[in-house]
Amino acid sequence: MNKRDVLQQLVRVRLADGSNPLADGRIQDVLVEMHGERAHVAILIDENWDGGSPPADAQERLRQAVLAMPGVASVRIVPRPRPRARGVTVPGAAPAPGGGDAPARKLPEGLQGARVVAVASGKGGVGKSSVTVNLAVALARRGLKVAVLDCDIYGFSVPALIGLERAPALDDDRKVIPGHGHGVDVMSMDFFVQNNRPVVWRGPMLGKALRQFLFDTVWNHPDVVVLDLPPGTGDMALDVQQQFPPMDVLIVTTPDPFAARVAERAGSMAQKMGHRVMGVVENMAYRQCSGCGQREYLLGRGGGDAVAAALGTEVLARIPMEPPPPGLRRDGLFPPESGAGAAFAELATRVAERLGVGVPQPAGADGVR
Ligand SMILES: Nc1ncnc2c1ncn2[C@@H]1O[C@H](COP(=O)(O)OP(=O)(O)OP(=O)(O)O)[C@@H](O)[C@H]1O
Repeated sequence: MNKRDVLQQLVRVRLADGSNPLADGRIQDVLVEMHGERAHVAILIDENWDGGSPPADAQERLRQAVLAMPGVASVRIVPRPRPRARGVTVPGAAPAPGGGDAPARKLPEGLQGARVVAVASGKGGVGKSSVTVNLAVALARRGLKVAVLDCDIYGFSVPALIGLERAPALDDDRKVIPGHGHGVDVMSMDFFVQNNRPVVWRGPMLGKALRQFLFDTVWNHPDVVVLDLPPGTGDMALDVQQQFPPMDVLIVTTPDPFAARVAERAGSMAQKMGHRVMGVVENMAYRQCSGCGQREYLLGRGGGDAVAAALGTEVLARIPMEPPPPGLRRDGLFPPESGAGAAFAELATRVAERLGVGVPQPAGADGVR
């Protein structure tokens, strides 16, 4: 019993109006967890089903169809927001500037079905790349298949921050096999730039380079792709965001009011591009005294809340300011047992919940929820 079996069953379901919700995209995904011979299935459906919540009889038809399969012990129906990373244009999303370049907004086959979360900031130095890599590794520690795409074209730093254990390579078709570190696949413009020479692409050239970067890579069907976006609201950030289908965006800020103001602008630009701001990460939110345990707010307070309020979203994590771990460690990963590491684990939980990824919990004794 696997996902394909369930999809084959669902494709036969007809609703009261004769439609098939798999064919028209109202079923977003199916998760199957095996416990011995017993399968626990979650069907992820569009919470905005024909402009309203999914009707009870439609949910019941889906549930019964899958429960009728041999070996299925439970079926959960999980409504969730419309997918943002399917290579399709989401109705109601703002068209891409410059005429809505729909094909450019598709994702390659190896990323189809992945949830995309992009990490953005209003300015450099607030910890955007650190949030990207620590979030990606924390998601991988939850058992998810994760890829990081370092799209900070001028300021790529992801490979160094994650500490690659396997360098990128070329396969027989001259496609790039991503680098790998701490359970995460990594693609970065860093791999294509020799001797740290500056990258000078803009506009169409950048678009072409990014598409090659996306499409000439051997992606391994990750559950989640974390994008490190260029900072700010300039052409570079715009050009890069334009290449992706509507996706979820995390805005990173420090508590400092200036950082918060520019972070707010970055968030509203993402919204104008048709992306959805999932939440705010306040980095360097405080420093905890190792002696007395008191929190010191070295960069002030309130930046994260101000950005979240302005963008109509919430603060998903407050990451403490922590010195690099002692010893020879050279990457930018916070150990899981550190305060920042724990905050990233919590952020990963919240992000996974909001993306609707993760292993479904087995249902109660009656097998149906
Ligand atoms: N919570 C934190 N505590 C202590 N140091 C941090 C924290 N977050 C990030 N840093 C450090 O701050 C510096 C800037 O971080 P990072 O490179 O992630 O920022 P960025 O916003 O991606 O900047 P840029 O866009 O310029 O690359 C790095 O040296 C990083 O190790």
